Amino acid sequence: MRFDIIGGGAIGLLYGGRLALAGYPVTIWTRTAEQAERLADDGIELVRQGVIRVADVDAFPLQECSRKLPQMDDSEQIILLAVKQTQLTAALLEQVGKLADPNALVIGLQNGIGHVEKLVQAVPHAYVLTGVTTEGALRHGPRTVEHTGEGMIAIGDAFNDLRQKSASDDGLNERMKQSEQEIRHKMLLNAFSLAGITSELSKEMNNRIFQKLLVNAVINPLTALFDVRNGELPQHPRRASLMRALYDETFHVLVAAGMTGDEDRWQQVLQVCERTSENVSSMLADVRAGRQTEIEWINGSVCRLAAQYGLEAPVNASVALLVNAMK
Ligand SMILES: NC(=O)C1=CN([C@@H]2O[C@H](COP(=O)(O)OP(=O)(O)OC[C@H]3O[C@@H](n4cnc5c(N)ncnc54)[C@H](OP(=O)(O)O)[C@@H]3O)[C@@H](O)[C@H]2O)C=CC1
Ligand SMILES: CC(C)(CO)C(=O)C(=O)O
Repeated sequence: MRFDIIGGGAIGLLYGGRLALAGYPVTIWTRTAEQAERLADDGIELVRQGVIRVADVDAFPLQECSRKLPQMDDSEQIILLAVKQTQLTAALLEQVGKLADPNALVIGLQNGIGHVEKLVQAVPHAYVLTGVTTEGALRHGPRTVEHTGEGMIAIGDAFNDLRQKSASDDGLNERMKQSEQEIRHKMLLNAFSLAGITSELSKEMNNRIFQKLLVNAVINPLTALFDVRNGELPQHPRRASLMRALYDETFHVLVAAGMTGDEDRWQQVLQVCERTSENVSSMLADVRAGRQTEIEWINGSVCRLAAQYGLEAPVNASVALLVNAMK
């Protein structure tokens, strides 16, 4: 099993570094040639509670993916797509299509909603899964990533309905035998386990995506607006009230859209703040770096779902306007 990781950002370096330390061949596909050179020369520097480990990886700029395919062998290719929703352009998706071997497993790790449909269209020859990760990661430089919050990854197939509707689907996903898929999934979980990454297979990925969307819809815009780390957000009483208002509205919309489960989701949002207390949320990291945020795919998606189900979402609409106005 070998891993091609697209995007040498916080999540890409975190997973790439941990898998490489476990002995798996890892290639990081970057946006810039400079970062690829740095990673290939010096490896990924993984920081966790002050302990530094260095992982050797291959690295190339993604534009060179058709020229520099890693040597073909018969090991399973796993592609982890670790770029932001904002970076999932037609050009990038075309490169993912070129990089993917027939039958590769391609896993989208994006927060929010929107990447699923694009990936299914872009790599019809591969088998697309979705991953929902609750790890906290912060990139400090071209090769350094800090693991700021222990989490897990749920992996599964969120695309059954889409694949059935997709005219371009050549039937590969349908043809793959159930048992074949199960073996590959188990191998993948085993690789994660050897790398110390907690993972599970889920048969209800749409629900997982909604549950993660709820967490991100509350934490990401408010940490970005108030410029605070995740752990600081609920400590301020008026900001905690705002969290609750955003939570209540989002919860209502997502339940209407099909989110299920009896867990106390408000407590889960608070637990994520606590568990990733030192994390700069990915949206705050974008705002600080002057980059476009994923607000349209997070709170924007909640607004679109609300409209679809005949509901109002004024709090989501307001935070989306405010975060958009920060750039
Ligand atoms: N950070 C976190 O703690 C968490 C993040 N997530 C989600 O994971 C996803 C990734 O987030 P995160 O790692 O934080 O984001 P980052 O911004 O840290 O990383 C994205 C990376 O993608 C690279 N990239 C952009 N365009 C291309 C391209 N055309 N080709 C190759 N690489 C490209 C960027 O390169 P460059 O830097 O050169 O622009 C950057 O290194 C997001 O959807 C996020 O919401 C989920 C859970 C937690
Ligand atoms: C879970 C959380 C909020 C961790 O920071 C995250 O997913 C993000 O930053 O995007």
